[in-house]
Amino acid sequence: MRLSRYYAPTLKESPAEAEVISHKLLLRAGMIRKLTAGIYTYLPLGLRAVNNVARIVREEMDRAGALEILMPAVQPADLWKESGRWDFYGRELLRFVDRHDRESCLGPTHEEVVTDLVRHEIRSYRQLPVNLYQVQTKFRDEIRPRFGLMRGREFVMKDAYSFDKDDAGADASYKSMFDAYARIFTRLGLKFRAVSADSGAIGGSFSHEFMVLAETGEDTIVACPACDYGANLEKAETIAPAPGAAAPCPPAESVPTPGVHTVEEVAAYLGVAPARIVKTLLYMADGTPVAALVRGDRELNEIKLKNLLGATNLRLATPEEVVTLTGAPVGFAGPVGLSSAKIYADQELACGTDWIVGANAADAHLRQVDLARDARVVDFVDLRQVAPGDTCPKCGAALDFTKGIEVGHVFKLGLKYSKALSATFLDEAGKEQFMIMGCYGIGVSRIVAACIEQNNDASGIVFPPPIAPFEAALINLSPKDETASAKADEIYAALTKAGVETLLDDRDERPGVKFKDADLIGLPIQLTLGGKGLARGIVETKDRRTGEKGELPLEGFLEAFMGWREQVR
Ligand SMILES: O=C(C[C@@H]1CCCCN1)Cn1cnc2cc(Cl)c(F)cc2c1=O
Ligand SMILES: [Mg+2]
Repeated sequence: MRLSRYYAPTLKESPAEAEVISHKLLLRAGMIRKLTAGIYTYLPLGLRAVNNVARIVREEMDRAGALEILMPAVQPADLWKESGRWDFYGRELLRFVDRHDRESCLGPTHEEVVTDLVRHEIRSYRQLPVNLYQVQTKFRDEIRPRFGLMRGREFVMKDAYSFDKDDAGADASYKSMFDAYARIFTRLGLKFRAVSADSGAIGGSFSHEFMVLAETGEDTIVACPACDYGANLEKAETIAPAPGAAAPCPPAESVPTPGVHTVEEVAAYLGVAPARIVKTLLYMADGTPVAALVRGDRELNEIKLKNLLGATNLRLATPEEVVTLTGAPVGFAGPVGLSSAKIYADQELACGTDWIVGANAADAHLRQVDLARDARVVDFVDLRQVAPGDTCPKCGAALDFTKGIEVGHVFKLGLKYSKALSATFLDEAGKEQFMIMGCYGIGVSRIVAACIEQNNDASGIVFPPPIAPFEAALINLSPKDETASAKADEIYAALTKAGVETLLDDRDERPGVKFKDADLIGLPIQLTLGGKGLARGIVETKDRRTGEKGELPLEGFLEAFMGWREQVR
């Protein structure tokens, strides 16, 4: 491709709205342009990168035996009403009525559509398992789209759905997809980690997220440096402390804490460590008051509480609700004598006594509290967020915390959609059974952004070769010189013929502009043909990742190049 006839409008500065590096560089390298909030046009360079990702995804999905289909973007509300999700999702689901006043939505995902397809087509166990996938544009009306392709409202997803006749089959499908994802992210040249994840509202029994490791990732993941354990912080489980010898504890007694609310303030006022204080957090779970207790120096993991309660909506109680529930202002809530809410405590509080808790009275706390003795705790369970210093539940090593960008998510869905939509088949005994489903997503467009988050430097993007829009930039420094241009065309033709996708910078621009653009766009290989080099019969080379420079002879160029290229790929 000749840059003089291409469309890659590079920018010197990144627009103010771009906050993360991938958003800045996608705009500056002329790869995307915003149409409206969270919605982008992929320019030629950007689309080539997206298509490179999609090609590798398709190859591995096909290799895993999945079959590619293409489902519609427009979906009838009826299917979402059958699955019960029409009323579950809020304004993130973009709804509209068509000319016949039929309620519809723009597909954010396709569980209903694919299950509807299969329930009409598959009737026998002999037709199972089947795994159908698509690469398609999704729409989710994010309230605050940001970070360019990382969190857009319209994005390209590969979504796959597996249907099995029994649980063993469903587990095999899950593993097949899990392994295919590991191959995909490896082939894409990304540093990634699969972590155990919360399945969220989609339901199902378990799931894993594939995270590209990058400091700007929105997710926090907990990873063990010594074994393969990894979990999204939302899901990471803690280990119950060994039950210490429960020292007998005198009866609880009230202690004045005038106007002292927070854990830090109470700890300082009473001259104790925050870890001696119990935090009592009041929530409304689908309208039912619940009190969650965690040690003062810990954070409650709301996902764990929500999953424990099986709640759909979980929110902190308002200050007014706290006063109603505890009879005290915010900051003095405690479990002793609290009858207006069910009480769950983190397992760390099961052992040990002599805790300090809010007294459910203004300006007072209780000390010498033995929770099992003094409070009606429904259960002591794993409720807290994993914290630095916690050890690996599998091998005991100290856990690392890193940030990740979710680029894939695989779910063992189970029967949720096949039951809701009566997707059944006749088993070997002729008995009607529900198909067991799995669903598997990859953020194809998000991967381009995540790749840039993980591969950039001060000069711009440093593309991993598998995703790079082109493999080589061929820079002709003397486009007005007949000889140089003829030589450049010759090299370009030879590279193209050898299958090396090359972007020839034949623009009538100063060398500095050409080098800056080449570094910004970040193709893995830079080849420069200039006056001096030409005279010496060489082409200058640069490995964009290492910055290492070299020379290749013009005589026998292609052979020399193919040898050198191997070290860059
Ligand atoms: O999409 C999934 C699960 C998997 C992910 C892999 C591919 C198949 N689906 C979860 N999810 C996320 N956001 C959503 C947003 C809206 Cl507005 C919605 F209506 C539904 C969903 C929704 O279901
Ligand atoms: Mg996910």
